[in-house]
Amino acid sequence: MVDVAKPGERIPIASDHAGFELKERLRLALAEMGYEVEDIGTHSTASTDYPDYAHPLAQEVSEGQAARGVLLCGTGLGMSYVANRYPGVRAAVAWNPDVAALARKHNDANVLVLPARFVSDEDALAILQAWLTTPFEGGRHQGRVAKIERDESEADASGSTT
Ligand SMILES: O=C(CO)[C@H](O)[C@H](O)[C@H](O)COP(=O)(O)O
Repeated sequence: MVDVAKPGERIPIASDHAGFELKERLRLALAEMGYEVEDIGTHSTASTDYPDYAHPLAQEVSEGQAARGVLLCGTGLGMSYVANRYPGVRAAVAWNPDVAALARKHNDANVLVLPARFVSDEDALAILQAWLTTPFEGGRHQGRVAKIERDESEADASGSTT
């Protein structure tokens, strides 16, 4: 379970070229909120490949060097595909604050992925705030989140999909 973010916490952030401008805004907003921001890149609007940025951020979260991280690309999809390959990473694409809050309450999302080409700056800030400040509800969601990490061999052995 990931606790809510506390000022002073180090939060890595990364984007491809499509998310660069919004990343810059969110990077400054996070710093103003008192977080220690680690900017993994990209550093311009020059065309880049999203996996080059998603892998290092997801690795940090997976290995526990950071409790959470923020990724941005055009749709949010490619970044989330990469991040969710890492053990312990639960990357959620959120396009409004309600989805971001539910990604925390129900899914304990530890990586927020923003679809930079489909959200306004104002909405992106509200999504970020919701994700940072909403706690995981636990309860019925605890066991469901635990099942995400189930070893594939366990599923094969039981023949069950539940
Ligand atoms: O899905 C994506 C990566 O996660 C993105 O939306 C990319 O940002 C997008 O594919 C980039 O497109 P471009 O035409 O190369 O700018």
